[in-house]
Amino acid sequence: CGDDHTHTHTHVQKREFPSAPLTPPSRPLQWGSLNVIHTTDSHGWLLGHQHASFPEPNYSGDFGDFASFVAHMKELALEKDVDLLLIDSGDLHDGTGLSDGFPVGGVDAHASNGFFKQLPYDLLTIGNHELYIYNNTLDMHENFAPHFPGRYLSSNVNITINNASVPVGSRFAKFKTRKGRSVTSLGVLYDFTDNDAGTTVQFVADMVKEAWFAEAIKEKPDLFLLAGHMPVARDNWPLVYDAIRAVHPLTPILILGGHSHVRNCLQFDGRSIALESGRYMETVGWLSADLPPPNTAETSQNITFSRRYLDPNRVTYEFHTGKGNFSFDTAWGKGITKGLEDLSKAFDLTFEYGVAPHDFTLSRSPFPSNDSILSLVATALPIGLAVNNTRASIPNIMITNSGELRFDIFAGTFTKNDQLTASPFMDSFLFIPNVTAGVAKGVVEGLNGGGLDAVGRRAEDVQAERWARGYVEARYREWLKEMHERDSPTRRDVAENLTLGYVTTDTCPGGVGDDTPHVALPFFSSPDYIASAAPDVSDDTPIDLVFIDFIQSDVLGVLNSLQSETVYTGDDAALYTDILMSQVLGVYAQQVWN
Ligand SMILES: O=c1ccn([C@@H]2O[C@H](COP(=O)(O)O)[C@@H](O)[C@H]2O)c(=O)[nH]1
Repeated sequence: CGDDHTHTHTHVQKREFPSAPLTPPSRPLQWGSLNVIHTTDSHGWLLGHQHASFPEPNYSGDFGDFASFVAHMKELALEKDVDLLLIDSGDLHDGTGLSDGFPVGGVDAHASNGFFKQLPYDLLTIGNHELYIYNNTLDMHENFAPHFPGRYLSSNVNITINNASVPVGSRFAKFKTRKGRSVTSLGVLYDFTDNDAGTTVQFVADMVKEAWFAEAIKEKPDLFLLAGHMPVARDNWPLVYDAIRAVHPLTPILILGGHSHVRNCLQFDGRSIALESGRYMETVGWLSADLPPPNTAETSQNITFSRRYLDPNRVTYEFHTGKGNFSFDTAWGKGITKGLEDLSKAFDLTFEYGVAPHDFTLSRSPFPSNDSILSLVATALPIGLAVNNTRASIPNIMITNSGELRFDIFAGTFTKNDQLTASPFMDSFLFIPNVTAGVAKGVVEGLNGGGLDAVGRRAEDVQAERWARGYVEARYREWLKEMHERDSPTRRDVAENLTLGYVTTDTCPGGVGDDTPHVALPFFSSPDYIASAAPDVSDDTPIDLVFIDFIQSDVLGVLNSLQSETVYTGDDAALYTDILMSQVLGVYAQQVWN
């Protein structure tokens, strides 16, 4: 490389001269009189996506680069004399080593949230991943929300402290933009039911009937700006929209949604728009609106909106800010990058468990197959969970939900960070002893069952109940499948040298929403639950039924429907091992990939 020192190239060098050629955006952004930069479902992905296989380089910008982008965009907004707001729609927890690789005694995402605090967010809202563990919610209440006084919104989410139930952040916000526009904001979480004890989520239908809600929306602002960890389609935004429209038929409503990890945009009427900006810092959303100056009398004319889904990388950021590789960085952004790299070192995130022989993917390879991460996990569970386990010699079947697996594994070094991006949840393994093999073998089938499930509920009811508990993969996979089927026959053969990435369709105006053209990712469907290979024993042999605690109620339901000898309850399940789901792949790699 021409350097005179011995080193392996670090992330910083790679960022300055991207190791993979990146396609630039197709066209400049359309600015309005009010503009929004939107992030959602970032799940700790603040160091950017660092692997070389596509589509990863599309998303290689880190949070320091993002900070520099925001700084330059703010300068541009000043030059254009327009409003520019920065908004986040939640789910800062669970996803990478930066959020989940903390030492024993720490709190998930406490350190990575410190970098969010360095960005000038105008509005943020709470996600379901802030609520799975009480201490995480408490940390958001005590250490995060106060940093954004009045702007961290949890309109329908409370935490109980000393027997008093209080909003985690604030219920609503009223503020003025730099250009003097009056804004009323809410921060809404979808109807999530799997929140930890000591936290409460009020259903959206009930929230809109609250007296505080009526009072908050009573006065007419220049615009309603609603952030929410709630998908823009097929969810409850219409309840909020209708409640506002009943009082203010013409006031502009801008909605920034999240949760289903997709890129999407729709309009409820010509004076409203709802944008959702993907996941894992794979998308930065852009929304612009041509709003009249403050205090102008309302008309019924349609508002000109535009939206764009940006691939967060330095080529995108430089293109839209008119900067070059050497003029783009700000001292502030570089400081954030350095802080993230220091955190990665402190958490030992480059610790190597082994070398992955090839890529293992969630939806780009069939299940079962050699290249499927779900197949890998089905193999890894019996090996990983056998370590230091006195029950290992008893035949077993091990089951997990596929949602525990959150990301692909790429060929090459498999580090602590890779382990946590693939499988971030610190969920435990439980077991029920003496389940006969014949019954145990039917459990995964029952869990995945279509039509009527094993306890007689309709598939739609099962899906609705799982959705409420946070199961969102089905929606994201539907999106991938749809883009794959739509895109592949027509464009893949033409290809125009396009790289792999998201190919979005939505119903918002302004042409294609994706900022950078791509060819759609391959897609293969996979089951919601997976199991290790059944032991080679007769059906009446008693075996251990091992499963991840996150799916305990589902497993008990199916188990009780498959036999009538015992009515199993949570009391029949005991801890199988100290090894957590977030550790299994590392334990496996140490044994098999070394
Ligand atoms: O302990 C847990 C918590 C969550 N999951 C999975 O996560 C998704 C919800 O994640 P979103 O980012 O809100 O989409 C849920 O579907 C579960 O599959 C888990 O497995 N274990």
